[in-house]
Amino acid sequence: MVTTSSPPRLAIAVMGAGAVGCFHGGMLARAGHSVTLIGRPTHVDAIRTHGLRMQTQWFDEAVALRVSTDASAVAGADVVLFAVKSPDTESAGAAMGPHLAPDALVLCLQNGVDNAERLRSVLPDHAVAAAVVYVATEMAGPGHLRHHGRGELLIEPSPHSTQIAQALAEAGVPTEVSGNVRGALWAKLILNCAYNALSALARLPYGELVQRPGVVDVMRDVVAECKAVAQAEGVTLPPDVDATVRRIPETMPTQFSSTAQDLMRGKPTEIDHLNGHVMQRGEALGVPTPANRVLWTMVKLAEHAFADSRPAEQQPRR
Ligand SMILES: NC(=O)C1=CN([C@@H]2O[C@H](COP(=O)(O)OP(=O)(O)OC[C@H]3O[C@@H](n4cnc5c(N)ncnc54)[C@H](OP(=O)(O)O)[C@@H]3O)[C@@H](O)[C@H]2O)C=CC1
Ligand SMILES: CC(C)(CO)C(=O)C(=O)O
Repeated sequence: MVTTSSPPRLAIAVMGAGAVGCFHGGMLARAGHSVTLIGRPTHVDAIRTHGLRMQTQWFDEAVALRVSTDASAVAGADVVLFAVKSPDTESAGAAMGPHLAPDALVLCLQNGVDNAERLRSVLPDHAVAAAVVYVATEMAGPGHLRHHGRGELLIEPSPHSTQIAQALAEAGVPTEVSGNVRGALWAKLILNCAYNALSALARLPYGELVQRPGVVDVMRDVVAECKAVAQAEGVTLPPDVDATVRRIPETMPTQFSSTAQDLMRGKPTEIDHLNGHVMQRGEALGVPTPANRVLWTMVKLAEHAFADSRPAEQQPRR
């Protein structure tokens, strides 16, 4: 069944029709907003023909929305949900820049702590707000979104943040505007630094990973380094970071990290923006980060090993 939308209220474009962009864009489309997904031809063709299949924890239906493979489709949007992987931030931002309405808000739905800043450097005349994304989603196939849980957002204040937060909340995505998105992004980064590389290198889900000898000790060292760098950066971390890190294997025992998923698909990972970012900021601030450095190096080696074992035409960008 293809769901028909009620009259549009906000014009939304989604730059990066992948797991996160399709989830949040799809939820807004179901609520009657005018949503255009911008993505790769495989997803765009499937969604144009069958609608976006949203297989969520709450419903399974096909949602009708506009699609394009061209960044110029951001034209006329009140809000752009920016949901490409971290290595694509500058290129995707630069591609849509000339077409953005002057007062459009670009909301960065990405992991890592510096995407909004890097996006601002290519969109100096536009409002860009960072968001912390708490969701577990994947693209199960062309135009097919599978949602494993959650979906809430924490977004930075901006002239349009309250309006988009209200629209998202009404669409079923609990959203708060927060004065400490930076601290929350760092808390998520610490989680990613502790789990992503180890899950990827061991090819293990979190429940099994933490049972293996030495893993919890390495995670403790990684987290301590990240906290020291955050402190030297002047970041106010939420008080419950250690408890949040400890809870992951209980709440997501069967989950493989996104870094593991990228490696298994032969795609470049976001590791430069996770352990790599902590390592770089540590160097700049005089904080040693040996455990993060080892994990970053191992994942970079694994990226190359995967790429080198594939035929030239299938090799990922790096
Ligand atoms: N998935 C999840 O559950 C969560 C993800 N996140 C974060 O959200 C961000 C997005 O992740 P996710 O949705 O999983 O990633 P995906 O890879 O599923 O989605 C990004 C999509 O954007 C496409 N894309 C990249 N550049 C362009 C472009 N210029 N024009 C059109 N399409 C483009 C990519 O294509 P291609 O692959 O061909 O480059 C890909 O299909 C990341 O920072 C991630 O860490 C945060 C919380 C949870
Ligand atoms: C929270 C976590 C670690 C869940 O898998 C994640 O964000 C990721 O895999 O990138």
